[in-house]
Amino acid sequence: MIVTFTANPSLDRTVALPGPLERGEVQRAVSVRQESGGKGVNVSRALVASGLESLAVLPGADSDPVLAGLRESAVPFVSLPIDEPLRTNVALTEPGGVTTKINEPGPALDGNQQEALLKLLVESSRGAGWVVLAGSLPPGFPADFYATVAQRLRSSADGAAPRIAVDSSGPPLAAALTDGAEGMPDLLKPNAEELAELAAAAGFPPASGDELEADPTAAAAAAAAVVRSGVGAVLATLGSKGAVLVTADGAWLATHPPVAAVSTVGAGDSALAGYLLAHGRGAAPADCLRQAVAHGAAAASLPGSTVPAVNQTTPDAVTITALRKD
Ligand SMILES: Nc1ncnc2c1ncn2[C@@H]1O[C@H](COP(=O)(O)OP(=O)(O)O)[C@@H](O)[C@H]1O
Ligand SMILES: O=P(O)(O)OC[C@H]1O[C@](O)(COP(=O)(O)O)[C@@H](O)[C@@H]1O
Repeated sequence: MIVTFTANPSLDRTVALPGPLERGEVQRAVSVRQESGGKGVNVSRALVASGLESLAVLPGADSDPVLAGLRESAVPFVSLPIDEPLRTNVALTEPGGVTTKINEPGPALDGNQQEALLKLLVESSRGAGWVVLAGSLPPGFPADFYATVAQRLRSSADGAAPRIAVDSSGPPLAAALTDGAEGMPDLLKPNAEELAELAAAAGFPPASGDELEADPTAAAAAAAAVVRSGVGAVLATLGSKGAVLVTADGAWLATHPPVAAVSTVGAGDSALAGYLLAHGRGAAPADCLRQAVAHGAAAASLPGSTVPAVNQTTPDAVTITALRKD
């Protein structure tokens, strides 16, 4: 069972434009769609779509459209009731898949609500194989919240502690790398930009996200610097260039033939779900990476925040190359 934690869920509203985004102009939308979103929510949606067991943990009023959407798509969840509505994130997609996103900050949660959410997560995670801590933190949260959650999950586990995956950005991602092993993630899922930030903090020579995305060998070296700081594995997604996986034992690149991208919203979350799905089947690291990229490519070819089921993915089309990581 895979538990996901989304402190800052969103109603994802995707507006399809008839042509390129024109700043400062009035444009008419071709179509609009809405889905329950947020990184952990998307991972749960993708796992459930493939018949896996997943539980999403999130805040939200019972009547909130994000929770209604989860009920409608039969995604199991537990929620901490809050008074404020959850946020709406807007994605503008252009023909060809170029996606512009505007993410709201989300409702602030006070210290008591944060503690209640943490307790709910710890209780819901008993016996879980993985806990995925994903997305931004709403206003009011300390940046090191994910490290605190990891420590609590490990110290309160009855038997084997769950593995912990983190997919975030900015200060909460940087603070997920802790001094003590108790708070360290087993898996990190940065995109190229996030990898650049993480690697710089781990002492890797400065490189931009664009540079790392264009050069998978450099991305693997950057991810290796992060692994040396104590993270179990880094799955770094590189947009249309695929993804690299670096563990203590090796480094691999996976690429998928080009797809007609429609909306890249949820591609990273789907990639993480693909990795976890294959991991749960006992696949070798390179095959977990293969399924991650197959899921990511399928998600990019689907509209809005739609996540693929495994039977919509093409892992056999993915090419795996072993890389040096130093
Ligand atoms: N334009 C694209 N064409 C094909 N696959 C894509 C495209 N964009 C994303 N992907 C797939 O989705 C995965 C995650 O995308 P990425 O943009 O790196 O993550 P994030 O959504 O977290 O920023 C990639 O590893 C790749 O498999
Ligand atoms: O919490 P953040 O960083 O604002 O991100 C939330 C947004 O990211 C998403 O989870 C999509 O993420 P990816 O495109 O990285 O897979 C959306 O569903 C959501 O609107």
